[in-house]
Amino acid sequence: MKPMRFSWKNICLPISCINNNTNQKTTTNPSKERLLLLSRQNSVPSKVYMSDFSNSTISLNDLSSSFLVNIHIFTYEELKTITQGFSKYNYLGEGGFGEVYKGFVDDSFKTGLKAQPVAVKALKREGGQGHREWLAEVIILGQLKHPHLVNLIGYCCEDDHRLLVYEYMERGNLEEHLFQKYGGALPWLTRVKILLGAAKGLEFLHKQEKPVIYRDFKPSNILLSSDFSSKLSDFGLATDGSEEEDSNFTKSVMGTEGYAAPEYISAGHLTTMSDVFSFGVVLLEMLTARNAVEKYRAKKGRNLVEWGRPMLKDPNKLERIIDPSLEGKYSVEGIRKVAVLTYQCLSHNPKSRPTMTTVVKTLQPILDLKDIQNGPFVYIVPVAGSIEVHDIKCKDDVKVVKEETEKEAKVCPRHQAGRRKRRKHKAMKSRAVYSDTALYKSLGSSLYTPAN
Ligand SMILES: Nc1ncnc2c1ncn2[C@@H]1O[C@H](COP(=O)(O)OP(=O)(O)OP(=O)(O)O)[C@@H](O)[C@H]1O
Repeated sequence: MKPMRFSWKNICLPISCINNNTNQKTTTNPSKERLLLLSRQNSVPSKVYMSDFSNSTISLNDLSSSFLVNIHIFTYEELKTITQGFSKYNYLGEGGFGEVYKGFVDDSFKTGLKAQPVAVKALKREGGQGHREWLAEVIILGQLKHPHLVNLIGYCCEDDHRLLVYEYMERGNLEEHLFQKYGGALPWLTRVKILLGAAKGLEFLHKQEKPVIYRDFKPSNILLSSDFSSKLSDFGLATDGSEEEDSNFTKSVMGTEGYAAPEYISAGHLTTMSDVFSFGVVLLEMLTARNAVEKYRAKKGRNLVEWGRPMLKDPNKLERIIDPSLEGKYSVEGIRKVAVLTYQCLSHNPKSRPTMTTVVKTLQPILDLKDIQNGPFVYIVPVAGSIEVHDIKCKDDVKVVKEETEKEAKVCPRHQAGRRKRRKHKAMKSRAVYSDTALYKSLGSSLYTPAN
């Protein structure tokens, strides 16, 4: 079934059309009435769900933002100033949503906004599905605050402009560190720390009164701070499930090839367990440093889950698939525990998968396992314009990475030149989002062999 397309205008009126005169609008559906009611209750922030906005002509601007927590509204001109006119020197990269630029705000910029670097994401002008993604980010990240979700600082909704302003994450995303190996291989404990943080973020989403399904869990959506703390970003496809009832929209299958759960691909069955499956895929990527889908490989090894899952059960085979760039510097017990967990997350049967709470409880103690081979190894810390080589003891790699990070931050807080170079190849990349169920169905039959 074709996904329903929204145009920007029928879901969010331009500011000039709104003028806060909500009384003049006629209400035709319960969601709209609920929104209008909320808009009149200025004082107490209320919870708002994605379904409140479906098929509604109500705009975010009607709501006087009372349900949003510490969210600043920016004008397009302000964002232009912050990013130095969306200068190419501030360009961080591009995803399916649009381009992302670094910017700076100082403390005189807006009342209540502290001086800080920010990341500004600008929605591509084509509209349609893009506006729904923008709205999902504002509604979800504007209400849910957690140490492992990227902080949404504000947004801009002016004429045709749709932008989002986030806290700036110094180390970019996990994909760059895991696959491009910029700065050397990520140490084992750093990988566990990153995935544990991301697991906590998902657990928090799943534990909401109406569980939020993230739907697009993958390394490029896990952002990293200077000390390798991880935060989930990119909530454009997230849903609280409440849209199911009123449109074809959620019946279309969306996500990224290689990460979506088999039952979602084949039957559109979307639950929190779909996120657990995607988490399993990323665990497998972390163990092997191989991409979920490697198109250049022979058909047999192309899909990581199909290739790697059977090996997770056998300790001898497991050893063969571990990322060689770890050079054996990991806890054998830790690897085995992660392998068992990964196997369970990738179960074909959603009911056999662990909850994210169990995942968190399993990963947490792995950080304390001390059976890591000692001895110095080379970790290359990226510094703008040059490469520095440091000897690090593997045992305490998380701590050491943090110390190195602090040192490094004094030299160059952002390695901006390096990041820009690194991201150039992504400039034209578009998000591998599939709204075409048929495509996923055909992939689905060949990608997954039924197992328990
Ligand atoms: N808050 C942020 N701080 C620093 N860099 C960021 C931030 N948000 C995004 N980026 C960077 O901007 C680039 C584009 O990110 P974006 O999230 O739009 O797409 P993506 O996740 O790479 O791709 P996709 O759209 O397929 O998920 C990435 O390199 C990402 O690391």
